[in-house]
Amino acid sequence: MASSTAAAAAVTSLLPPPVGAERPVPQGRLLFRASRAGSRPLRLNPARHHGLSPAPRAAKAVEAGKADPLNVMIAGAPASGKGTQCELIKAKYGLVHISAGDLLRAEIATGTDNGKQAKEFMEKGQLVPDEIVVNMVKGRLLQPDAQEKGWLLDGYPRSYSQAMALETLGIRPDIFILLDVPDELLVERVVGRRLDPETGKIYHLKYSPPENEEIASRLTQRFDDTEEKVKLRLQTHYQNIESLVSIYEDVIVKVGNLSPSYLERSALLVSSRLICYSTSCCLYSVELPHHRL
Ligand SMILES: Nc1ncnc2c1ncn2[C@@H]1O[C@H](COP(=O)(O)OP(=O)(O)O)[C@@H](O)[C@H]1O
Repeated sequence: MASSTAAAAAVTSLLPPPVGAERPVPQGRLLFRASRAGSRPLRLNPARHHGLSPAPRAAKAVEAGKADPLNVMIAGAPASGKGTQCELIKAKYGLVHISAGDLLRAEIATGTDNGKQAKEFMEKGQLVPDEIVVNMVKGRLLQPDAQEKGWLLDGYPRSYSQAMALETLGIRPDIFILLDVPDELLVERVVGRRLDPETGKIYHLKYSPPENEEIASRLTQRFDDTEEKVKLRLQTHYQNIESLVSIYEDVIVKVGNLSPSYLERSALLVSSRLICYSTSCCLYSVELPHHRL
């Protein structure tokens, strides 16, 4: 991407006007309707969000000139595209990517007591208890690299109590991105998802198949990526997400219906704005703090 302005111009010229959001203005400058004081909290109702989703409400502009590094939280159901979004956001902003699921899988891989306990819950599609997760994530967030560069927290918090554990330390995101994808797409994505353990690249047997037989033969599947388990994980997700939405109402941006074809170019971060795409070609942009630009 030659420059962020050029990227924005290219992007806006490719897409139809966003539905439910203000039209882009020339030179890639995009406007986003910020939340109003007293507006109702965003309610997540998966049944109503097929295709066109309403413009996200919150996405408060954070005051310019703030000295602290950028802090972003990203949430969404299994296979909603968090990993892909994280790669793009991380690459642009140099944030430290902290994935609660990856931290847990690392504990499992090294065979710690925490890992052994965590696996029992993960196999059932349930949340791992706070005693294990909260300190693990807090500890990682407070490490110098995350404090200096800013962090991108993926898959945490997933419950009211986990969010409050950070609130009590004064740890808040500048933006809380919530990806919202219909369940039937999620199940298909999870069941076909494969990992190349050598490169870390994620494939999908149908949407993003491996390039050759050699790669295909070494692909692995996550132990919890079965249809039965993903349904349980989805239930857990919906049970918990509402409470998070209310806590982060002032900084939340909801992105609907990301499809595989859009994932490659989603979450372009242009100028002072974070831009996400949905299958309906809606384009949402959120004003970011200026300090990390
Ligand atoms: N913040 C968290 N609190 C409790 N359990 C978690 C948390 N994050 C991840 N887990 C556990 O790890 C599993 C895998 O999480 P993750 O890798 O983020 O994948 P997904 O978002 O696809 O479920 C979850 O199903 C859950 O059991």
